[in-house]
Amino acid sequence: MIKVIKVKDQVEGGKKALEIFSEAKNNGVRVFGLATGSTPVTTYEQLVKSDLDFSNDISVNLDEYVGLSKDNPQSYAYYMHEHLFKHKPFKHSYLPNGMAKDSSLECQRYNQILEDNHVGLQLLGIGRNGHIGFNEPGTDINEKTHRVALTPSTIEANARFFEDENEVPKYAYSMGIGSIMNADAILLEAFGKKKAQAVKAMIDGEVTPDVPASILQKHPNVTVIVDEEAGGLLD
Ligand SMILES: N[C@@H]1[C@@H](O)[C@H](O)[C@@H](COP(=O)(O)O)O[C@@H]1O
Repeated sequence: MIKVIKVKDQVEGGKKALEIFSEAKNNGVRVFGLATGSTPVTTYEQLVKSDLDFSNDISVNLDEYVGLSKDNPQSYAYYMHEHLFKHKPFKHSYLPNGMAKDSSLECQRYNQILEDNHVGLQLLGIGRNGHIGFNEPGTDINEKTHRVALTPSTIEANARFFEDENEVPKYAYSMGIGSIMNADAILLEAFGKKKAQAVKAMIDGEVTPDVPASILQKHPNVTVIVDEEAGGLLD
């Protein structure tokens, strides 16, 4: 079941998300699945300003670029440190290791982490083509952590964070849709006009691997926060 919360803009969205994080903590959630990109920035701002204490909690991130180390400013590890962890440290924060030598061992390691740390609340953004994490259209819905070849549209969308499109990594490690669906609760945020089609397809479209986020219709506890633009095509 997908519950939709419409907000005015991304700042209001961050405030709503803070309420959901607070409630989860009050309900005993101790493992938080976290996401990167421009979407959750206001959520992390709100978490940082809040009095929530994560120092006894665990975070597990969705994905990381292959080939970027954690001190590369474009890596998701760096992003998480800057936006959240340096202000609000967790007891342990896990991300896939973009520099791992053996990708299948890295996926196994991450799957074990997810087994040992069952995610209570998973935060998600959504790609313009409906991807979640880096699960591009066509991904097997049962997949666990895997190494993904990014689609040209995702590479292009992410190029804005890099000086040159050629520097955008072509591969990433990502929790699979199966791993994401394992979370007890999911909070997906989408802001801006560019997300409107994907949001419509996720909520009102058929459940299909062509729109990976549409599988969330089958999850028992999903909340979607949209601003006026991203929710603009919803009934
Ligand atoms: N792997 C990330 C996703 O986790 C994110 O949801 C998506 C949208 O990014 P943004 O929030 O910047 O629009 O981009 C990337 O592909």
